[in-house]
Amino acid sequence: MKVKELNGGEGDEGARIPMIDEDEDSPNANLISSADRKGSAVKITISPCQPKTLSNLPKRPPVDIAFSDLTYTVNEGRKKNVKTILKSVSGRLRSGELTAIMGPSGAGKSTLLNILTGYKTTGTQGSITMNGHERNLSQFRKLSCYIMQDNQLHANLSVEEAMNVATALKLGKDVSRASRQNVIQEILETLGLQEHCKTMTSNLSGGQKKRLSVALELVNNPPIMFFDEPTSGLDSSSCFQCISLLKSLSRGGRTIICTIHQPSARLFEMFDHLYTLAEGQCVYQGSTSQLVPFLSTLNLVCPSYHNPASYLIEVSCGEYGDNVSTLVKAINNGKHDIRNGKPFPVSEPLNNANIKSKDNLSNGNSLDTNFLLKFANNDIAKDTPQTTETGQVVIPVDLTSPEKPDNVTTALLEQALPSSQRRYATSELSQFWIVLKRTLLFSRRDWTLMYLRLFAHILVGFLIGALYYDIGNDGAKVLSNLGFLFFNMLFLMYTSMTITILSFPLEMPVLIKENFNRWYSLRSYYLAITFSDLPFQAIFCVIYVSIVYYMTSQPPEWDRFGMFLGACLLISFVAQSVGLVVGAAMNVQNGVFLAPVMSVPFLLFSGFFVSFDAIPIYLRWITYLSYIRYGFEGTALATYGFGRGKLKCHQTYCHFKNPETTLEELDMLDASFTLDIAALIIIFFVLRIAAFIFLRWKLLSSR
Ligand SMILES: Nc1ncnc2c1ncn2[C@@H]1O[C@H](COP(=O)(O)OP(=O)(O)OP(=O)(O)O)[C@@H](O)[C@H]1O
Repeated sequence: MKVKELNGGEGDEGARIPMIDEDEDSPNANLISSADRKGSAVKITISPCQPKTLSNLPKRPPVDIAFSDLTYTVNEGRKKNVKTILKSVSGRLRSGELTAIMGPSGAGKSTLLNILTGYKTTGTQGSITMNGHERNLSQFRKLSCYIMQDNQLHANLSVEEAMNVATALKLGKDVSRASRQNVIQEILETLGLQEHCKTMTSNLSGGQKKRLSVALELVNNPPIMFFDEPTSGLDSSSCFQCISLLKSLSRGGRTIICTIHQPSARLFEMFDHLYTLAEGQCVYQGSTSQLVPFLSTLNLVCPSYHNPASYLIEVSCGEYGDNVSTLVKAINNGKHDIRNGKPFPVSEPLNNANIKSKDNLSNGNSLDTNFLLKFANNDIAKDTPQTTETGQVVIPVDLTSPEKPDNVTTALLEQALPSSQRRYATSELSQFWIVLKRTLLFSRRDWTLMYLRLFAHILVGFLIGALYYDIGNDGAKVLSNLGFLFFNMLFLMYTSMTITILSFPLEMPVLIKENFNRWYSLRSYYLAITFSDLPFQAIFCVIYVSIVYYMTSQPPEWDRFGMFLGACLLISFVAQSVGLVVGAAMNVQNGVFLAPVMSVPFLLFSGFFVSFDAIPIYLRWITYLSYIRYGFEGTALATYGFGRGKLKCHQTYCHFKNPETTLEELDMLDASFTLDIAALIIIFFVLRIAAFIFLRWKLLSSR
């Protein structure tokens, strides 16, 4: 069996951690073998080969997390009925261990993970500590990362490009370019992605995507890593690889926590620590090997050759009677740890800022101290379930076993953080620049966003040019020409709006993940996407307007062309902003339906169908909001205003031969082109600000 090992990158600790093999299909992937429980001991055999180190990663301290009496409630329905999802659970997650949060569907696994990560903060009561001190959420977020279920990767980037962006954003300018490259090389080699560094992320296999998600977060070496269902959607071999990778990471001193539905027996044995929930309460906390003996003390005998994980889930689901309350009592809702019989410290509520030492914490729910003492003195046989004087069941383990000393202080944590109190590793300007370059790269590679749009503008340009060919200077075809002006508005509005409604919501999951993991601020991201699409939209609009303006024989004067183009450009920018507002506020389905429907009043009140004077007074305010009106008026003024001479007339009588007559008919004699442009610019800024506010709200409400 060929197994690679690498140094965990934890500086002096020098923990050697196994590395997964590069090729998923390789037989070498089976680096860990042999499974059994009870009789034949489970052995994870790792033999060193090709040692590698993650020496270039920033040094981070190990972090233990403890939570106590954690309760999570939500208000449901119109009557705001309070629903309690987590019921005063406690637990402890240690550094250097791979912890699985397991439980039946709906037990509260994701909820617990979301609270531990800091993703959910409202509706939570209880205490969460880091190395024995009250958790400072801001500090915690700098030390942790959350890898969500559906990878959330940008499809249009190669592995190497994605890593470059992650290192640029997460390591910042303090780290030289060469060092950043070393970090990338190291991580890619370590996670077996070096061979695929030029592969687009969309072409990676499920397991490789999962590894890339880990690689991206590993660049700043967070000591705490949370994974939501890391094995979902993977085949058994990839599941194994994925859990092996997590185990490797934990062996480097990191605290690795993941939720998992129902692992196979082989996967189950790889976890160091199991935390099981049922009905929002803790039914087991301890090592995987002690689960079966623990259950047997409660007369829950796991049949031979039955997967203990499945058995525990079955018990939790009530398949063997109502045992949940018995289990919750035995484990004291997570206050007891089957591994060492140690009681958990009781901490102050979350909002209590007092920092206190673990040593001072009370043991209100402690296990019998005599029992622990006896056990420590080897008076009790190891691995034999015992009942304490207080009636609690404990399966003792060797307290003298090499367990990480609990001596890590917050001073160490502070040392590990960047000296400044900045939220992000890079300045907002750098974030803006990096995200802008990345977005421009996506746009260049996105067929729909780029080539289809370009093709549509050219095709429709020629079609309209052919349909309204040479009518611009014909006094007999002024009404058709006005139809052409209105159609321009319609076309530019829909093309810019729909593409944003369709593409922007797809970005949301990646934005949520990257923003939560402190890659960049929402402001930098928003500015970058605002600036990235404007040039493309402008180019498409210029191409379209040039074609139709020339083919339809509008006035051949540069200043009129400039005014016409200016109004068209602003219409497409405003419509794009409408798309952004809709995309930020709602999902694709609702947006695709609502945005065109909401545009109908603006089209009706544009001045093309009904002149201003004919609109009932109580409805006139809508015309002031109609950006189409300003665009239409702007192009009409550019075409017929500013003292344009009489048009050609090939018929006996042309009513609209004099352009002033046209403007009079449209109620535009007193209209001002400057005001139209100013109104469009104001609407543009208002919509952009509204889109930002919606986006912010969406990010917060998604938690
Ligand atoms: N915002 C909410 N409003 C109402 N109920 C909620 C809310 N969030 C979660 N719940 C409920 O809380 C319970 C736990 O949900 P959670 O997603 O944590 O379960 P889970 O153990 O992760 O389940 P699964 O394994 O199926 O994903 C479920 O019954 C769910 O319906």
